Amino acid sequence: MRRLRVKKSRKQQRLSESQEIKLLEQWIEARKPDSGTNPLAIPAQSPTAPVGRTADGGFTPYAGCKLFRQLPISRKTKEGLAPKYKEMSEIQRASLPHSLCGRDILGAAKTGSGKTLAFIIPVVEKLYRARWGPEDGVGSIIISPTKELAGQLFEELKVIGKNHTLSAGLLIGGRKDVDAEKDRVSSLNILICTPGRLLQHMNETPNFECSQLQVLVLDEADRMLDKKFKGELDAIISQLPKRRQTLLFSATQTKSVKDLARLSLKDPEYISVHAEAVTATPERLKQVAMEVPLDQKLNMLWSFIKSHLRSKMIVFLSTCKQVKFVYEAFKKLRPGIPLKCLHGNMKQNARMAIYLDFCETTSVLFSTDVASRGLDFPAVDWVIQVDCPEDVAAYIHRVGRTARFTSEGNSVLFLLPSEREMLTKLQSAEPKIPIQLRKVKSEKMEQISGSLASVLVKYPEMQQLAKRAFITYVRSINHQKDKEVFDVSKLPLEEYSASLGLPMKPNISSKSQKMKNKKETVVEQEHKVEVEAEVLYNVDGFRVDVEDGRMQKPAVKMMQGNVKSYRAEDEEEDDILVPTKSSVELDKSELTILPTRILKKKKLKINVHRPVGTRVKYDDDGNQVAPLAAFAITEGADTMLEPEKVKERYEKLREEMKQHDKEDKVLLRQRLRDKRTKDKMKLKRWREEEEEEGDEDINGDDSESDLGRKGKMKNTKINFESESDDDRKMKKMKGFDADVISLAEQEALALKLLSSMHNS
Ligand SMILES: Nc1ncnc2c1ncn2[C@@H]1O[C@H](COP(=O)(O)OP(=O)(O)OP(=O)(O)O)[C@@H](O)[C@H]1O
Repeated sequence: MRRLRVKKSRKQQRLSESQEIKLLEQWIEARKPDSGTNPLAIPAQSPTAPVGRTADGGFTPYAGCKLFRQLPISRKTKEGLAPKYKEMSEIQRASLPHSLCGRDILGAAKTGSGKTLAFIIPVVEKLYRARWGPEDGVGSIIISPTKELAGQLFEELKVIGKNHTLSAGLLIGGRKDVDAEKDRVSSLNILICTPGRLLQHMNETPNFECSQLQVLVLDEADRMLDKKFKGELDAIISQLPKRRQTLLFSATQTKSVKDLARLSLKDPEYISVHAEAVTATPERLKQVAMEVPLDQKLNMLWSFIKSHLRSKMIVFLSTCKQVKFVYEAFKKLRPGIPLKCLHGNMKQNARMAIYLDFCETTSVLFSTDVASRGLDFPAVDWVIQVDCPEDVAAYIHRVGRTARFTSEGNSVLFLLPSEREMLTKLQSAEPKIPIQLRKVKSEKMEQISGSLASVLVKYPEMQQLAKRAFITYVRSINHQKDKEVFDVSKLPLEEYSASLGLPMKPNISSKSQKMKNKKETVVEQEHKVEVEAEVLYNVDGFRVDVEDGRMQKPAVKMMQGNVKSYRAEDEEEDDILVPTKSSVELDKSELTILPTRILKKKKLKINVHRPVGTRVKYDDDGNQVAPLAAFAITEGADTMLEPEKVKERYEKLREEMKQHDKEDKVLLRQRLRDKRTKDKMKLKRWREEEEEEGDEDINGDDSESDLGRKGKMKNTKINFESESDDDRKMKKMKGFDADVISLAEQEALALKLLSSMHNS
């Protein structure tokens, strides 16, 4: 009886969902705003006005409404929003009416103004209305520039989508469980990811495909579209279907048509809710700039922290090494407030732990720009920019970590006398940035260089850190694009070095020289492998014994030309993975710098007529040839291996393998697509049958179609995958997740257990 009741209620739930979806679709279609209109310009309806279908069979308007509950969104999403969110922010009011009816959006609004919900709601709703399920695969991809931001978006999605039967996954670099991820990634519906990890799955996970993608979101879109991510993003976009909805959001939006063309937007809605605003930064943010000489920066920072011990602060520095040094040095000087640090060179777990910890505690967080965008730390009182941001946009994002949504906040920017031009740029930005120059009260500044010098003497490892901090800072200034603001020649290097507590100024070798040296070493090492490979293995993978020319066991490991290695693009964001040259891809020109000892090893005497396994080779005329003859040259009485030919041969083989690999992938994806389409058709038929039955009583017939059990209706309780969910996943795999097992299944399990107890 109980089982029947459960089945009946499930069936009714499904029916009411289909009715809701039909209603939502009609509502959205009937009252969609005209393209190009601004919903904010439409007078808001009364909060007590009826919502949805009207008495005359029409629908209430949703463009112009102020409350989430007045939108044509599902009951499940409304329930997810309700505890925390009732009234929409401006960007949400302006964009949701357009995005809910499927339009592409290019949205800009100040930092902390609620852009996240403006894209999460349409993503969830679109998939819900399309009845997206495990058999449909990836329906939406949300890309963020940093791991922390991706993690934060994932948490928000969990809140909003908690009642939905969609699955979602967080794919970010630095997590070790990439193989486990590969098994699951294709069945997830919503992916929140950093570009590197997504690309890694696109390239390496055999059954990963996004051909059904419905919505693509780029958070911090201007950042995602800039040069730094260009390679990754273009590679990702090339693997996505063109027919999709694309949502782009940022506080500082790109206006480059070229950038947008890369995304194939279709008549996008340009929504810039604060374009007319007087200021580009939040209204409740108080901003000051101070002229601080380089050698006084740490004194100033220390004094500031000491006089704000009850405030939560984020301190921005320009390099990882600086963050590390200042954090470690200040920790040893004990300012009287907890200190934390965050930068791209930290391990992923540590980064996440710091991020979460800083959300909870009043402390000082020293950070690189890895924390400058999107992160929603609650109640930050001060943002201190010790090093000048690279441009106006970077400034806006950094200060945006405080004064979020309706809260207040303060920011201070330290500028070197040579960086005064940045102040002019900020003050003349459009819309304005209300920043005032304030004089430094030097009499109140505590001098800490002496204390730092003692720290460096006491802890020798600190000396190394200080040196690295010095060098990376000078290099970062040298690398800045805006030469009107940044001028390395104007830096007082002696004084700066002394201010870090260093006994003398470190030597800065030019990075290009250093890179050159490094490259030479790498080339040298890789070439060694390459040469050895040439020496030791023939093209069929048989080892050639150098001494007597005998062939040994197959060995294919050395020449994995098509295996890509990845390296972090820079020290900042190690999500950004770019392929490095494998040993076999090195230019010939690079080899010229190698010592002759190695070059000498390249030509080796061989006996081309020795038997090699059972494989017989023929030339173009059909004559049998000796196995290695194709690669041999004769010099006098000696026959030698021709390295160029060997290389060419491997090149060809590698290309062939790549081609086969490509074809295999296409085939596999096609098979998967066919299977999904078949499953979907079955599911659709089954649903239609069920809907035709309407609300008839279930008169004793408790049989449910196989598909109903196996397919979508198999309790697809929202199933978010994240690191912190490991335990839950384990339980789920073992079949013990109370959330996931239906009542009927629990009953069946209990009966099974009981009967097994009786039998024993
Ligand atoms: N409608 C709303 N009602 C109440 N709080 C909201 C609403 N929308 C967003 N918030 C809150 O405002 C804060 C900032 O939101 P969010 O992180 O989405 O801002 P953002 O515009 O994406 O900022 P950034 O440009 O820095 O990425 C969050 O704490 C969020 O929970």
